[in-house]
Amino acid sequence: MKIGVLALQGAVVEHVRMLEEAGATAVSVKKVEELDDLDGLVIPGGESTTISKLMHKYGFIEAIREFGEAKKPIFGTCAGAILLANRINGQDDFHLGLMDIKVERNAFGRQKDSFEVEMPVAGVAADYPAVFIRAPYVMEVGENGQVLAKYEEKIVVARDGHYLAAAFHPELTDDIRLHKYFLDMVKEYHS
Ligand SMILES: NC(=O)CC[C@H](N)C(=O)O
Repeated sequence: MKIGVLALQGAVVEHVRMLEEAGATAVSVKKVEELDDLDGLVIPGGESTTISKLMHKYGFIEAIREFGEAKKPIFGTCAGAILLANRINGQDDFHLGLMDIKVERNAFGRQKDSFEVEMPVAGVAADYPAVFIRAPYVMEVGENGQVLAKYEEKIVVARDGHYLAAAFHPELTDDIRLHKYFLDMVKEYHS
């Protein structure tokens, strides 16, 4: 199982380390050609507008759309979830538009810009430590969407077939259970 972590900006090495701990071969991806032999992709947190600009500049928008349309699993965390979404509240456009979710950016208020909380994530853990940093949330999932976790009534982990989105930063803890869940998704779609 070979998983790439999009390495244009954000918490890349942490994802690589956790994917390896969870049992995969993980590489950072800086060029579109590097997507070719991957079974799955992680799009990390950072600043979605910055990552999007770099994705356009280096040809990743088209390349990742093809990757997703070939049913290869993609896991977007924080800004990565915004990049995957096909609807962004208050905006007419989207970035990749692959995952059927509507997201709102910077959704947890100023005083709560960053915080950590333990929460149940369905199919993953009863006590997952979630680190939120200027996090978005998922306002709606599409008809095939699954809600895996909510915090304060807001959806913070969602799945849509082979796409997984988390509003928080699973790479900033030592808990590899969400990365393991993603690897199971990759196995499921691997043929
Ligand atoms: N930690 C993050 O990835 C923050 C996301 C950022 N606020 C955005 O809108 O892109």
